[in-house]
Amino acid sequence: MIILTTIFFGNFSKKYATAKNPKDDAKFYTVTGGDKVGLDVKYINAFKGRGIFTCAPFEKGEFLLECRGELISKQECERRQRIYHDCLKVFMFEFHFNGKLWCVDAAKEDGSLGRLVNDDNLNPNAKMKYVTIQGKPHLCLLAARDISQGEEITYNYVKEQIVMFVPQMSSCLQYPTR
Ligand SMILES: C[S@@+](CC[C@H](N)C(=O)[O-])C[C@H]1O[C@@H](n2cnc3c(N)ncnc32)[C@H](O)[C@@H]1O
Repeated sequence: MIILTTIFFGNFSKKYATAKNPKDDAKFYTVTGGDKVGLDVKYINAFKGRGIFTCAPFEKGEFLLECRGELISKQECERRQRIYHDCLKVFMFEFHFNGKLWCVDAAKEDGSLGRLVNDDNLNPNAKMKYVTIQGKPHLCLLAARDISQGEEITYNYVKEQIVMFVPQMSSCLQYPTR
């Protein structure tokens, strides 16, 4: 089993690790569950909390990140929203896909970067694409333009129709983690 897994991911990594094709990159990072080299988390301030910054340039159209978490139904999302602390609800990404409301619950601090990307409604440099892998939607961020080293990655939460509870981050400085 271990050998089979190594062979599968070994070949998969070789095939996709250097791919710039966004669909291939999205497949690679959603299946393997990692984040791209060239992106890092930084604390910004008490108002915005943390954000994701580039430490390498990215080209327009390139796959950047997956907003990764547990894909749950509308009903399960509503149930969790009744029991979660407000500061965990900011990591519940509700979206429409194939005529249904879904939710990616990214409340768990799993070290992934996509859950920490902030909103910019004026000049975002990333856009959301739903990528279907094995029949399930994944929330992937692509570069909306060329992005320089040191820029914060942002997307427009409203335009991308991601519904999210938004408290002031300053009230979440000591927030509980799942
Ligand atoms: C998915 S989280 C993003 C990561 C968050 N900054 C953190 O440190 O955990 C979404 C929350 O971040 C904050 N946020 C995102 N974009 C913001 C912005 N442009 N200005 C202020 N706060 C923002 C809001 O509190 C929002 O509910």
